[in-house]
Amino acid sequence: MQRKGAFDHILLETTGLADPGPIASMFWQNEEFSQGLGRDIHLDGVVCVVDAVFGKKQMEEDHASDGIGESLRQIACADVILINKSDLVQSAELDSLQSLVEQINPAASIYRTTRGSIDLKLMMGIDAYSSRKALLKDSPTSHSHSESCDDVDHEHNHDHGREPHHYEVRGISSLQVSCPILSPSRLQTVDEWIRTVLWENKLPDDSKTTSSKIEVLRCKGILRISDGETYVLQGVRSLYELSPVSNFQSADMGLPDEGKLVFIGKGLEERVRKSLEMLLA
Ligand SMILES: Nc1nc2c(ncn2[C@@H]2O[C@H](COP(=O)(O)OP(=O)(O)OP(=O)(O)O)[C@@H](O)[C@H]2O)c(=O)[nH]1
Repeated sequence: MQRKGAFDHILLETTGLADPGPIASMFWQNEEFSQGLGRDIHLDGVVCVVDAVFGKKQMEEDHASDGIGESLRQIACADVILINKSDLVQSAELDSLQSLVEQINPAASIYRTTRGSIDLKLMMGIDAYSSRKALLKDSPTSHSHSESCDDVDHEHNHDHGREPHHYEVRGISSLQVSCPILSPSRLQTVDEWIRTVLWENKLPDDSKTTSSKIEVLRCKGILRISDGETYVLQGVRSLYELSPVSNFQSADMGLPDEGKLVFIGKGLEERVRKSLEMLLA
């Protein structure tokens, strides 16, 4: 890094059993790091390769002591997911695997590949942790299709127009909520809600004895404020950032005018969605 221009990108390949969360948070928002190497490099995104042949079995058999296996953590934390070896399985099987992956992580871009072949611009230089790129897919019911690796440019989403859903796959669920335009003071309340959920693993109004623990692995979101500002939420585990984006033009980026929040993790039950919806109402 001391030699200017020495690297274009740094790609870290973790072991198959790694939980990417702690690694991502170290790169993203760590005080020591940001005063050292972090001045020159930033986290671009987390890519997860799912084996089309064995991926589903791996997810089904993945039992960790705390209930979330590493394969699920990897999918939950990813910004881009490649379903590889797609030449080796029938398309119905691929559809079912992709739908499982989408249920765990509705916010990631999913591509089907053969021998990992993909246009690199779809997985590098994606700036997934920058404020502008907290772009969320339209709905958890969207499907991304790419028939072959050569066809990734033809990826398209079908929004079936359903209301936000709550899914749960082996302890991990995702929660996606639309947000109306918020007043600046409501933004503060939302910030407090997020802080309590991420740092104290509970809802602000939870009583300690009755409620199950909430563990957020990844969160993203866009919030529109009545003074015209747009705020972006980015979070990995207990680290999060809610920051304003300047000159954010939703029309230019093909985004809807309303805001959206996505949380992926454990214990995100119906009561969590209700609590968030009440806060935003
Ligand atoms: N048909 C087909 N074979 C593939 C594809 N990708 C990898 N392979 C082959 O599958 C075999 C195992 O490779 P991988 O599954 O990538 O191995 P791995 O266990 O992930 O390797 P590590 O990175 O060392 O953990 C090798 O012979 C590859 O050439 C693919 O998309 N299609």
